[in-house]
Amino acid sequence: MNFTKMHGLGNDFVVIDAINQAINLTAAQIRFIADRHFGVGCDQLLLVERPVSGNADFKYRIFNADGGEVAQCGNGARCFARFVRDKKLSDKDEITVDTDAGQLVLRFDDAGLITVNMGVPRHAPEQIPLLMPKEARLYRAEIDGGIFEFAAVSMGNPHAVIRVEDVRQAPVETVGAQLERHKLFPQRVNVGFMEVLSRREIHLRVYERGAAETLACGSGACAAVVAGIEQNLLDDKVGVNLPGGHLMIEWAGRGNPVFMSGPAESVYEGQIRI
Ligand SMILES: N[C@@H](CCC[C@H](N)C(=O)O)C(=O)O
Repeated sequence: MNFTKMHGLGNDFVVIDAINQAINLTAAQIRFIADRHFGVGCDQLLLVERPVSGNADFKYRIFNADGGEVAQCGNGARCFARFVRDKKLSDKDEITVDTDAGQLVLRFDDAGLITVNMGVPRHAPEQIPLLMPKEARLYRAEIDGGIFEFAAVSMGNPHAVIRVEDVRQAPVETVGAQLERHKLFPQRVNVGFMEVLSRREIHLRVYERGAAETLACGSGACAAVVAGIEQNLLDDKVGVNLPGGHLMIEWAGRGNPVFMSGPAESVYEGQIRI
């Protein structure tokens, strides 16, 4: 099987052309490919397929390192766009792609960055899904005897966002791992730890569902900015500093889509027997 190793701000991917290759991977094979010691190593595996709807150019599917299929991946969307351009599967500047979270539109800009329309965020608990009786700006969960306040938003995938004073000291591996599997989240959750620097800039670390802490999470950056705007902490255009680099996120408020801009890099081409 031919693949391309890619990353968006260090959130790394094995990207596979499933149009020109017959691909039918089991969850165990995906875990093997994603394994950093016995396989290639990646946070997510991306499959590029033919579109399912008439107005789309492609479909792309996302699998976490634990083998589970999920609906949304912001950094993966930008890498998908770079992949179809580099592989000459498309020469369009604007690409429409079917995903399990709906259609995304991706645009290349003159500086080589890619902007993704990430869709309209959803806040209702049943849309996240979050087992709470009604929507609130902040919810509370008990973890290890402590109470943690978090915002919850769906970007097509579930996110909890916890505000912290200093992101370097945030309990990402402990609280992140426990909130990911907390009973409040029946489909588990991605957990962001956000330090607000100003109304236009945040630091963010994300413990990802199915992949643990990553160097960047695009949908997590969108969710954090949405949560910060909802709490009137942030303006509508925010720079997000992640361990692996920088994203720009824009959101004009409820009912509007979120726009994410950032880079996407190819690292190498490979072949693996599975
Ligand atoms: N790294 C991604 C998100 C990948 C999926 C996520 N772990 C989930 O389970 O929903 C991003 O850049 O958005």
